[in-house]
Amino acid sequence: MTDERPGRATEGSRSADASRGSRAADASRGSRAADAPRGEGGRRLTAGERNELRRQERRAARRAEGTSETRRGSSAGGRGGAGDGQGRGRAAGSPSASEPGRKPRARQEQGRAKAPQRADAGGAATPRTGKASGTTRTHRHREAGRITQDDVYRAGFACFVGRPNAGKSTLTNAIIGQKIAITSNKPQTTRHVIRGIVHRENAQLVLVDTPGLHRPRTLLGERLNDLVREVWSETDVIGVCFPADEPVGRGDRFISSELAELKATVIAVVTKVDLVDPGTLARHLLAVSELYDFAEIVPVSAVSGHQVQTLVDVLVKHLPESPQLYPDDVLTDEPEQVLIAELIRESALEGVRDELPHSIAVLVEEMMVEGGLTKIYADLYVERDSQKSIVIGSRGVRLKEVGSRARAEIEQLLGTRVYLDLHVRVAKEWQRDPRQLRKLGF
Ligand SMILES: Nc1nc2c(ncn2[C@@H]2O[C@H](COP(=O)(O)OP(=O)(O)OP(=O)(O)O)[C@@H](O)[C@H]2O)c(=O)[nH]1
Repeated sequence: MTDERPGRATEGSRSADASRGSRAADASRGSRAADAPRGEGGRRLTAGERNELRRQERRAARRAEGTSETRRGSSAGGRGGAGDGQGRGRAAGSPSASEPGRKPRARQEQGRAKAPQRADAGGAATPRTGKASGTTRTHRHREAGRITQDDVYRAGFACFVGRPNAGKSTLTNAIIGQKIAITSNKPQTTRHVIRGIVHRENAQLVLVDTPGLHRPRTLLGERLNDLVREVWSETDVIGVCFPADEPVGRGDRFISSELAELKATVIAVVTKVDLVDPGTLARHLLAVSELYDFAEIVPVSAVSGHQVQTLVDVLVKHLPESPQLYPDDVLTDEPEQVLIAELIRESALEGVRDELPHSIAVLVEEMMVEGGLTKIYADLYVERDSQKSIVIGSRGVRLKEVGSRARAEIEQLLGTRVYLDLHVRVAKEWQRDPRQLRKLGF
């Protein structure tokens, strides 16, 4: 199934054997900031003030309950957690992405996700979390390498920050156990804030992958940096990533200097340790420790898996006590169409150089399910005609390769056969044009 028109490559599915990947939750998107409680005069509360508010909420909830244990019981579909009779609906109460009957799917706004709120004061569960607030579970809590008896359930947000190419997205995927963030060896691959959820018996860790902080050259760059700083101010734990195979540099010092104002717990994550020998790693750890008063420093390798679970333990340890934030089966709240557009972009980034990676953007225009086949119509944007020719390649060969690779990944994600129709369009200087940026979801 190919379309020979220039600028268009259609990838018809030939294999129906892709293993069924977990479907992404299709919760409506928006920033957590939008939901955060406000202080006097509508001022957004600092992380410290929010933590204090949460503590007060929890105390109030416990008082309202009388005893924390009275509400413990098995909720429908839960893991023996506290039931509140409100069901364990999807985050933000939106329909499941895997629900049948979502066809045809109109283009979705590729904006930011609304994260679930924590419980309201007084113990009432918000519909978004679907969990009772103030409920406490007794379970074994792994802490600092030892198993302790603990009676708290921890849930909260952690984010990885760091300069471009530090390995943040690869680490996010390794922790979540599924590809939710695309990766490449090109700096500034990540353009969205992507949330992945780790479920543990005693905790729920919402990992937020952010774009790399960099010196902006375009309006897009400025917006991405703003996004990073917004996430920093809203998370409970910040993991600053330092690639072990590169010396600590000006960018790292700059990022570390910005952390002083934040109330979140800040830890250092030394990434890609598989690439260096023990001596280099030791020197690197020392250099990192001199940058900032990090709560902990964790060396990891997302590729070999070295210390990845230890890192999760450390992140969880610093989360606040809180009810569960997302239902058990949700791995990400990224809308399916955004994940698909990202997989296409990742495929298009392969083999391109110089400025071209930055100029590529992808928008899924339409998706429809026909029997066991998902039809996807997507536009791949570049900034100049010359870039269009490069992306399409001689006789459309390159674009077909982009489509084939992306289709295989999308089939993995959706668990259905996929028909992918890719169209290359020119949006002149879109990285500098507010209108085009809005259209492309930034
Ligand atoms: N050997 C090795 N390579 C890694 C590891 N983690 C990431 N990489 C590679 O480093 C490159 C950058 O990784 P990303 O995860 O895309 O980096 P990022 O920090 O998300 O980059 P931006 O999107 O630019 O912010 C990719 O080529 C990865 O394959 C690791 O633990 N070991």
